Amino acid sequence: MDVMALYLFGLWPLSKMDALALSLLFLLALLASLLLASGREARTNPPVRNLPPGPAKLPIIGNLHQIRGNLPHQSLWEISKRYGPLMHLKLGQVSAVVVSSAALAKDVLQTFDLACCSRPHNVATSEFSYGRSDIAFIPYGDRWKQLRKLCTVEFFSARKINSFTSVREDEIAKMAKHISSRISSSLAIDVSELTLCFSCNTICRTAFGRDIVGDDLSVYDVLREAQEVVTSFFLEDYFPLLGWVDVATGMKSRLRKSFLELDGIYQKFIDRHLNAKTSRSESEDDEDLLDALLRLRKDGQLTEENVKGVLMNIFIAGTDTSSAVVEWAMAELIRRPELMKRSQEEVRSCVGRSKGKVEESDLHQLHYLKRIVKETMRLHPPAPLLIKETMHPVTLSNGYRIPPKTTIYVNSWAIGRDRDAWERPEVFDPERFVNMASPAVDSFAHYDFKLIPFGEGRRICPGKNMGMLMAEVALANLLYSFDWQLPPGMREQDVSMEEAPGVAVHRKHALRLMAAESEAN
Ligand code: HEM
Repeated sequence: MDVMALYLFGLWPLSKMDALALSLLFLLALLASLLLASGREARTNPPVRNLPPGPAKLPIIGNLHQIRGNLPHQSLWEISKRYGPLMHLKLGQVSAVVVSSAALAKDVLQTFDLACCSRPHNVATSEFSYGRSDIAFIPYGDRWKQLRKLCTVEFFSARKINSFTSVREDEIAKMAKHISSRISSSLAIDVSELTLCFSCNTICRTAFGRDIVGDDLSVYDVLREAQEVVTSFFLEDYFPLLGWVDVATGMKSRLRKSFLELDGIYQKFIDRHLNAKTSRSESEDDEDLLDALLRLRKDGQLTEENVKGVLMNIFIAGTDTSSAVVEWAMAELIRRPELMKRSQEEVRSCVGRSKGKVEESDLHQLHYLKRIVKETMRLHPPAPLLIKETMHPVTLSNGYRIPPKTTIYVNSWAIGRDRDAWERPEVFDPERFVNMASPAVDSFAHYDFKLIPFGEGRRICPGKNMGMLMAEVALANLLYSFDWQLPPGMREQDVSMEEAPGVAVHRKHALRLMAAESEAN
């Protein structure tokens, strides 16, 4: 009906009869395309034996009608409660398998990682990644290996991460200054916006050599629109022959517009780099990521699309994820003042009152804070669905078969809330990690795939260490320097924990809190 409404709206200047006739034509074309698509599919995809179980499939649309709302991880979790931790769905013409247990996640991400580590095609991510010329959405293969290796050396290595400590410290200081200015004017602080601003500026300065403050167009608005578009419904994703409907409804032009806005931002960063005649760009030691990418483009190792595709990955995957962790952690702590107090006591006593700020070198002592970050990522993984595509047929350890070209959704959000994996999973309890054997406090690899906020295997997040560092140091400083309260008249139980759709899942309602300078300052 939505499609029809939009379509009719577009025909407004026509007479009623003309509009009706055209709409009928549109419906007939839609029906014909659907029948053609399902006929072609029946011929090319013979039934597969021993597929995982799943809900009954309707003709043509399969299970599409069961994915309700715009938070698919929640919708899939609800369905999996009835059909089990491994289920097969038919989403239009796409064959999909949903994994919602730690044991089966281990199959997909470790035992059969090589067969399961490609990515499915998707209309929006394909556009945003310059036709899959990036690291995150490119299918598995030599080009992915080359890009990932390059970026690991140029940006994600421990040496590179350490070389940008001063940038992170500077951005933390700016954040603290902003909070102090709000305190003096007795205004509530938008913690959601503040943390996004911190991570956006930090990532842009480390990757592209400058922050985004002072740019003429609102980068946050562009980012927000891109987030919305990327999680919107494109019919072509489920019925490849129906791309024309996305054109007719205006979805494709919205996507193009959003892509061009993002492209404008990357182009500006590139132009500034090419124009800047600083000595920085001449020494490889001081290069930021963009310097390195441009050098490799000049050498012919990368194309322009590769450069921009990687910029997109860093800009979108890097800025939004760590800020989501800090935002959710603060929301959980404000609802549990005793946990907030304990964490503040830890950070203030370990760092000492005279120092005035938490440095990255202090983090290794902050065991309780690290548990809070892990517990936050258990309940609120910023990227709740790991999306893969099989390259070869796979028989999982429970005997079920997954054919090639199947989309796999590993639901890390559901695994974090699984009663078989966690005691009282609905309770935010950082202490649960004290009793879980983990040789390294920082490692996620020792929780038997029960905690996989960064994924695992070949496609594990390459920004894991950088993301953790940014989240921990930002949270530690917020807790060290300030005391936090809810705005007057608001109670702990009033703090909504609803999620908003996006590449990274943020809070639906911005977190607004009152701050006071702590005595540590
Ligand atoms: C708390 C912060 C972060 C979280 C929770 C997170 C989570 C994830 C997840 C779940 C994936 C998919 C893994 C899979 O498919 O198995 C991923 C991939 C990726 N992430 Fe992150 N991420 C974070 C920070 C970052 C940062 C800071 C960057 C870059 C600056 C980054 C860049 C990427 C890239 C490029 C990929 C694609 C990897 C590939 O397909 O080979 N991430 N991330």
